[in-house]
Amino acid sequence: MSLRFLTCGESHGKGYLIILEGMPCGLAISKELIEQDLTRRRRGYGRGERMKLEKDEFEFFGGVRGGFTTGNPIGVVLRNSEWEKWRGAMDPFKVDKEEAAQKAVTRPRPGHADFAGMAKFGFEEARNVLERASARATAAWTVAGAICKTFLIELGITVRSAVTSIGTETADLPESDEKWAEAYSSDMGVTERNMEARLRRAIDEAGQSGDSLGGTFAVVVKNVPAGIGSYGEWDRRLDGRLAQALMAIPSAKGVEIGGGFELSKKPGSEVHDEFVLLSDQWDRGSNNAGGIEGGVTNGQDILVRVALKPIPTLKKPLHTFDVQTKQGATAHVERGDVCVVPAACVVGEAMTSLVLAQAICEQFGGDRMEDLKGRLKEHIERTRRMLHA
Ligand SMILES: Cc1cc2nc3c(=O)[nH]c(=O)nc-3n(C[C@H](O)[C@H](O)[C@H](O)COP(=O)(O)O)c2cc1C
Ligand SMILES: C=C(O[C@@H]1CC(C(=O)O)=C[C@@H](OP(=O)(O)O)[C@H]1O)C(=O)O
Repeated sequence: MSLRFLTCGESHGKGYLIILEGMPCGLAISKELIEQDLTRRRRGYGRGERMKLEKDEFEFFGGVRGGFTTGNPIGVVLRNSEWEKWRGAMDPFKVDKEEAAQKAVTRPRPGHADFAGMAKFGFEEARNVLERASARATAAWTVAGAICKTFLIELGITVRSAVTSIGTETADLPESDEKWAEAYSSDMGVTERNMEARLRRAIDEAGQSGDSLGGTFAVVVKNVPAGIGSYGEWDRRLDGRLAQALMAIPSAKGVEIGGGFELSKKPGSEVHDEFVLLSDQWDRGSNNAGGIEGGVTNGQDILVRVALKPIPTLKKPLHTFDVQTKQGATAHVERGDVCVVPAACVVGEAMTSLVLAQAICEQFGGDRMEDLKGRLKEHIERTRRMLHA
C-alpha cells in the first residue's frame, strides 16, 4: 500500500486534522518524538509572538492502539492555542460580521499567496487564502513526518537537519554524531555557540530595521540502504520526489541534492563518486551525488540542501495596492517572524522522512512491520554480497 497524508485546517481555525494512511501495523509510536519535533519546530531566535503562545497540543484520534499502529489510517488532531480569540471571525457557521471585517486583508502582501490566491478563487479579500497558505500547516506536516521518522528509526535510518546559513552568515554542516547532537539541541540549529551569537546578531539587525532574513539548511539521511526509489518513471525518481516535498515548504525557493549547483562548474572527473576498495568491500571515495543516482539511493548518505527566501510580512511594509479602493497602499502587516530557518529545517526533516517512508513502503511494504523489516533485511544482505570483493 502506498503511504499518503492529508491535512485540513486553518492557521487561526480550531486546528489541524492529520490523516496518515498506509503505515504498516506493529510500529511502536513515540508521542515524545512527535512532541520533541513540534518543540524544535517552534524554536529559533527571530520567531514571532505566536510561537510563545502556541502549545501544539495534539491527540491521537485513530490508527494507534496500546502504543502500536493497527494498520488503519492514523488520525491526529492538532489544536491551535488561540482558537477562542479567533472564533468570531473563523467559526464554520457563526461568523461575526464585524470581526470578519476587521480581519479582512485587502492589501495583498508581496511574497505571500494573498494576491495569487484571490485570483484563483475570485475572493474579494485574502483572509481565506492566508489562513490555508500559512506555514502554520507545517506543524501538522511535522506530526505526520515524526511518525514517518519513527518508522525510519525502526529500520535503522536517521534523518537529521542543520542550519547552514542565515542571510550572509554561514555555518558548517555537522561532521560527527556529537556535532549533530549540538545542532539538534541548538536554538539556531547550528553546532557552535559562537555561531549562534553571530546568527542572532544578524536577526536582531534585520528585525530592528523592520526587515526579514532567509537562509539555507541541509537534511542528511544516514544508513539508507542502496536501491530505494526508481529510475523507471519521472514521477517516481526519489530526487524529484524529495525536491517536490521540500520545495513545498513555505518560503523554500531552491533545493539541491549533493553538490547541487556547484557541480555544474566542475568537470566530470571531479564530480562522479568513484568506486574504491575498502578492505573487502567496494565503496565510494566521495559523495557528490548526495546519495542518489538516477533517482535511486546508492547507499551513501542522502544530502539535500534547501534555500529559503526571507519571509514576506515586513514590519516596514512593502508597496502594494488595495483591491477594494484600487489605490496604492502599504502591504497588510500581521504579527510575524523575522527569520524561520531553524524552524523550517525541522519541517525539512519531516518532509524528507515522509518521502523516504513512502518509497520504502512502496518497495518493501505490505501490512505488517515485521514482514517489511524481513524483506528489507534480505535486500540489504543481497546488496552487501554484490559489493563484497
Ligand atoms: C516555519 C515557517 C514560519 C513562517 N512564518 C512566517 C511569518 O511569520 N510571516 C510571513 O510573512 N511568512 C512566514 N513564512 C513564510 C510564508 O508562509 C511563505 O513565504 C508564504 O506562504 C508564500 O509561500 P512561498 O514563499 O513558498 O511562495 C513562514 C514559513 C515557515 C516555513
Ligand atoms: C503559526 C505559525 O507560523 C505562522 C506562519 C505565518 C505565515 O504567514 O506563514 C505567519 C505567522 O502567523 P501569525 O500571524 O498567526 O503569527 C506565523 O506565526 C507556526 O509556524 O506554527
